[in-house]
Amino acid sequence: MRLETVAVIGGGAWGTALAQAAAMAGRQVTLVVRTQEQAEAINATRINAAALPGQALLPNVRAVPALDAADIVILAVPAQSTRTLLSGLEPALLADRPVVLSAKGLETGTLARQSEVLADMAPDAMPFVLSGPSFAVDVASGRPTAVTLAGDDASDTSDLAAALAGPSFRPYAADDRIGVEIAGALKNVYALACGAVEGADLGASARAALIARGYAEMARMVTAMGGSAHTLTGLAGLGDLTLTCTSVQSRNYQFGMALGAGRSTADILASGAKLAEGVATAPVAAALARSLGVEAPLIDAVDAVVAGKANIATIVAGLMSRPLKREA
Ligand SMILES: NC(=O)C1=CN([C@@H]2O[C@H](COP(=O)(O)OP(=O)(O)OC[C@H]3O[C@@H](n4cnc5c(N)ncnc54)[C@H](O)[C@@H]3O)[C@@H](O)[C@H]2O)C=CC1
Ligand SMILES: O=C(CO)COP(=O)(O)O
Repeated sequence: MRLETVAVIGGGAWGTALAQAAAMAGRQVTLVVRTQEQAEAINATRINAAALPGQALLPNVRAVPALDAADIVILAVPAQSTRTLLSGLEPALLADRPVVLSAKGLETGTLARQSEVLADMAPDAMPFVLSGPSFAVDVASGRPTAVTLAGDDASDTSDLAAALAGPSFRPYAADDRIGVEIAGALKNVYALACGAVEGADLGASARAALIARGYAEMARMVTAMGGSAHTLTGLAGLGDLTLTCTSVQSRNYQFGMALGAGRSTADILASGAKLAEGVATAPVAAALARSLGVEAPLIDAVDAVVAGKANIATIVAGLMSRPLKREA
């Protein structure tokens, strides 16, 4: 497998950071943005000002307005945009090469994981999933970061991890795509909840309880979907849950803080909130849990708050009065 050139599609914070990481790894990188003007501005200034202001891009990153042939394709658009994006791409540019899915979310309507969307739209692509505790600004600026890279073939996954690894970016190869994708999607839902705990001033003890019970719920979901609960001990599970559920830097956490302070989803969105994938994923995860027969009171709680069907006080009272049970 040739792994020299990389195309990253999506000129937002994460696409720009992954382009920079691949460049640090020594690859020749194209960053596929939406317009010629955007590409020219990035190439002229060496900065993607709209996405990661202040971060100079390495010389081996070149912005382009359309996908051209590359050995590795990385998708870095929001989860709800992946299908539309794929529908506009030439199938030959995705066939028989690694396509790395980096969005963290479940698709509205279909309940699909990102690699299921890819299988629908580009069945000849080789799917890989990249997830883990990694803020774009940290990755782009060369702060130490470790992530999980899951793929179906152990040798191909190790080769791809090696091609993307740099001095400050360390992908660990794994084989449980389902576990990694569900972990990445659900941690955003729990981050909304943890942010709400902070916004409603419920205390650090409540937040820690939520993280632990969220982890247990996530394990039930992953197992029911056919993934391995063991995956959750790793970077994509515990790692990202810890990061996103405890950091005000997280956009999902910030959105949750606003919900906890009593604002409505519509109001937060109307005030120009940054992308918070958990908002779209919460109802999908709730529907998925119902369809699998998995008990998921925390996902249901977030879904209800995001939809404006319950306020935080009612939700907390409901969760605290559930029948007592054994922890395991
Ligand atoms: N920002 C971060 O620190 C991290 C983000 N992620 C994930 O990466 C995904 C993207 O997030 P960000 O880049 O941060 O969001 P963002 O809001 O900064 O950027 C999204 C980009 O996608 C582009 N886009 C949307 N639909 C498109 C389409 N159909 N065709 C082409 N471009 C399209 C937008 O123009 C925008 O440039 C999300 O799923 C997020 O959870 C994962 C790890 C870290
Ligand atoms: O996924 C992320 C870090 O691993 C980014 O989290 P937010 O999307 O909540 O900012």
